[in-house]
Amino acid sequence: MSLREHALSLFRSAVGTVRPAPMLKRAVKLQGDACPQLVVKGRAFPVKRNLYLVGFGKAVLGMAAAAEEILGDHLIRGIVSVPLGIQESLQRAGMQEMLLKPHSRIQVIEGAKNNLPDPEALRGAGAIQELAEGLTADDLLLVLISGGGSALLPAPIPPILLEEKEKLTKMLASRGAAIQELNTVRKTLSLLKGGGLARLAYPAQVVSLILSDVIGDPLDIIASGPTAASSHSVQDCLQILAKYNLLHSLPKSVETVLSSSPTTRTAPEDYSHVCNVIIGSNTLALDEAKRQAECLGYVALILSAAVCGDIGHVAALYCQLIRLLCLGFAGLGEGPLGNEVRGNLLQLAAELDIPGLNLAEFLQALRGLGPEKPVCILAGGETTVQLQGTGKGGRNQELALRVGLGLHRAQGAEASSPLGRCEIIFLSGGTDGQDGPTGAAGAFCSPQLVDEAFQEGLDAEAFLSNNDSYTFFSHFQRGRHLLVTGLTGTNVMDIQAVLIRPTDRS
Ligand SMILES: Nc1ncnc2c1ncn2[C@@H]1O[C@H](COP(=O)(O)OP(=O)(O)OP(=O)(O)O)[C@@H](O)[C@H]1O
Ligand SMILES: O=C(O)[C@H](O)CO
Repeated sequence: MSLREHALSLFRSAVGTVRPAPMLKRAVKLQGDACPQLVVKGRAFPVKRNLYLVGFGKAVLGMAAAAEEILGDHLIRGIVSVPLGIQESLQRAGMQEMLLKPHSRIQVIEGAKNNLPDPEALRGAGAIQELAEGLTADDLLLVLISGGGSALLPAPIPPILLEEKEKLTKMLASRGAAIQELNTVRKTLSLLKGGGLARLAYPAQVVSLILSDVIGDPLDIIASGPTAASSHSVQDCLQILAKYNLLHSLPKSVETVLSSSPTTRTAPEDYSHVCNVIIGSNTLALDEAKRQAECLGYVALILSAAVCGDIGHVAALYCQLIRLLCLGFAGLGEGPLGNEVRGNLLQLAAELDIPGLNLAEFLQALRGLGPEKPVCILAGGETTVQLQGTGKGGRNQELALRVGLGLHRAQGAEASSPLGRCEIIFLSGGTDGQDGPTGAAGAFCSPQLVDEAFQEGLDAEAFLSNNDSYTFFSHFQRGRHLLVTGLTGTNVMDIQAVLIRPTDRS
């Protein structure tokens, strides 16, 4: 098998492990005939045809289908709010297992076109609110949550109108607010976010199964934490609005809501009726890819599940890491060049400030690698692209193109570069199967990419400066380096893999 085939198989196994059905089946079990219990990650909840289900997010339809199969007749009724057109596109993609059966007890409401709240999503949120409010202490509410849940569960606090809230979140997003900031504001202005759904469902028991699409898996930020105690106050919201210069242009209704909320943190509310469980995350996907890489004979290491920050810096980090690995294979890792590259890496990591990354420790682990086995480095997260051009692309394809260009430059700059003595593949892909507004999930690159493209008359640098990575990869070798998976029905951000082996062993 080629390195490319290996990389593809690692990506597929990573995504496979966070697909709705296997994920649900791992997390939830119905046990016992006489006294049935729902067992969720070791905690048991008695059930007696008293189960209700609600869900919101891009991956929730498949989760609901898997949940209904597990729960059987114990499920009384459910409502899920999912993206517009998802049933048709899953149908077209032949992913029947992600669709509900014809006589399902779960009602599907599609809305939030282009990931923006709309009247249909508002209707879905209203129906979910009504279901939650009607529950009693004998009921159990299963809540399915995934990325995209914020837009699919809009419930602005009156008198705020949906359009006003949408305009505010759009403005925050366009001014560069991070998801943590965006969702802190959303929570403050919503009836259901920031723990609101869990409060309304009381006294019913609430069990939330969460697929994380946020770095660090923060319960109160993923889909704006409708079943998690919020760690933010109105004061935090005001600070964010001030930071993005929006305090003085707020609609009257938003001012009314903000001024009538307590500005200091109130006494923590009781969430003892709630059990929040992360059932899928980038970490889980990376762990599976690592297992698979080891089966394929690699020494596999996970760099981080929280790679974030400017895409140019992240690309530079991968290029330096690849240089260091090649120097190691050439027995030059401890020389002056090795020290220089390690210094560059530490500098880049300090600038990127990746949460929880101890790069010094990681570099120490690399030092212990022998030259006998091929190496696989895995990482995940979500980079940031500042769009400047008008081309078509996505974070992952752009990252692959940038890494390809960086490796090409490094090779050109060094006489007898150690890069030339290794076979190298870099892959970056979105686990949802769609990278930006393109038909691909991501792309592969190697140090030869730029030269080979040049022979076909394609100038990689020119495509990059127009953010046109998809057009580049579509033309280059007729799209052979594109990662095309189709929609996967799940989403735990992006995954990167670096695979390296010395050329003489290939
Ligand atoms: N031409 C382009 N080149 C590079 N990146 C792009 C381009 N156009 C859009 N993007 C990036 O694609 C991302 C939006 O794509 P997408 O809809 O996949 O969002 P997402 O953040 O991945 O959502 P989700 O969390 O649902 O996967 C943004 O990060 C945006 O900067
Ligand atoms: O829905 C949202 O808020 C984002 O996808 C983060 O979870």
